Amino acid sequence: MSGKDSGYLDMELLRFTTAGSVDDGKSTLIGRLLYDSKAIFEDQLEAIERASLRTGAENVNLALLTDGLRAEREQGITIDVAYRYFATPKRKFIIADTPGHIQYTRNMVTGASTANAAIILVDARHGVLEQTRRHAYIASLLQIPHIIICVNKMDLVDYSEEVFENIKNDMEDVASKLSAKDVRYVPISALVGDNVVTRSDKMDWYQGPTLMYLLENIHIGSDINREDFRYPVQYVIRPQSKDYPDYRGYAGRIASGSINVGETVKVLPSGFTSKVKSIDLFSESLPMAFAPQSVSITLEDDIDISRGDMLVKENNGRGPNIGQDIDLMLCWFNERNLVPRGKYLIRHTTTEMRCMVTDVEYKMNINTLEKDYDDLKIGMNDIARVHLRTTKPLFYDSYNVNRTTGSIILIDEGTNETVAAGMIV
Ligand SMILES: Nc1nc2c(ncn2[C@@H]2O[C@H](COP(=O)(O)OP(=O)(O)OP(=O)(O)O)[C@@H](O)[C@H]2O)c(=O)[nH]1
Repeated sequence: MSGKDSGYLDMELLRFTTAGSVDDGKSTLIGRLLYDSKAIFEDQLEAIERASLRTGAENVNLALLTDGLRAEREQGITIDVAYRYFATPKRKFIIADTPGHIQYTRNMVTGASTANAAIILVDARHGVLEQTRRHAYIASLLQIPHIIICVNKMDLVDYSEEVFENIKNDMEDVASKLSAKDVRYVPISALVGDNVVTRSDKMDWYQGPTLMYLLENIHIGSDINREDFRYPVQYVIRPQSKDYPDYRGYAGRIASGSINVGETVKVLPSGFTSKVKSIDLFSESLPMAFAPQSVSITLEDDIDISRGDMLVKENNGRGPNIGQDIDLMLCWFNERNLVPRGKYLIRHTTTEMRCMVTDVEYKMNINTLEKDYDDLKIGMNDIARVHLRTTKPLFYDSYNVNRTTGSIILIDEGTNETVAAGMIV
């Protein structure tokens, strides 16, 4: 879209996720961001003000806003991550809002895998908890570029600089052991509104930016790998329709890189090569396409290609790894422990196959952030380095060069539950 009307659509988009323990104030914070940036609708606002008055609250209860929206979405179905959209004149935002109950690892992994920033809330009265460390660790594992530690409920600790500094020191200790690049600290009160959107006049000792200023101004680097073309085939469009008797296309979403008409591609696993005849998007033909577009590609030669195959560029520097033995960091989020040498279903891009967890190398001790080689029992919320063997070759990259082709999930075939997410090392 172009022209004057496209201003909103062209605005930069920041995706962020919020994490914290139960009652750290996530709902209140999101409500405060929406309320103070005037991003909520008038009718919702009046309803909240009325409801808050009824309960005799002094401040508008902003958690009612988020919780209300959450409840709406949760009717009938269990949704773990609710996505919320809002905009300021500077940027558009998508918040992946994940409830802080016990399955927090799973929620955070689901909500955060595409995030540019993670807000981790710490209750000023409680300081850094095991869960805070785990959230920070997961954020760094997922390579979320920016981490913002909000020390919340500063109003309950007399806006004390010392409390804030102590928490900041504890967290800096944690951050130094992680590969987190950009970690910021903001003392806030979500309830009162200090340093969320407007600057607090009760914390003169804090000279840094407000949370909203950070969200509006941090640099959004693209997560998408623009170099290596990876096209996992999702569907084969067969030449059978009356209108397009000759059309044989391969539909899918470009996971990374770009492709031009006329370029030579190689099909994995067969290894056959051909030239791109056309790239189609609905009824339009494109000269080129790039990640994360969903398109349909036709080739000049008739090659046997099926779902789960991958098109890559013939001369594109690094090709994907092809193999059945995979090393990964696994976040486990099921009540039932990982079964050593157990068989699971692995899902990777558009393929699914069986695999066996052949080895657990170590488990992360979240309190010390050290590797534990002795206790290798992997249960709910554990993070471990494991080794898998798949029944067929996988075409993969490491997570740090390609988030899409570098991540997998494991499914328990018996219960059909997603039991873990993994980042390929
Ligand atoms: N005094 C004070 N109370 C706060 C602040 N932020 C949140 N609260 C209160 O803390 C309680 C929990 O806040 P919520 O926003 O519901 O917490 P949450 O993290 O969203 O909880 P879950 O969504 O259930 O995980 C509520 O009673 C809030 O009013 C704050 O900055 N100061």
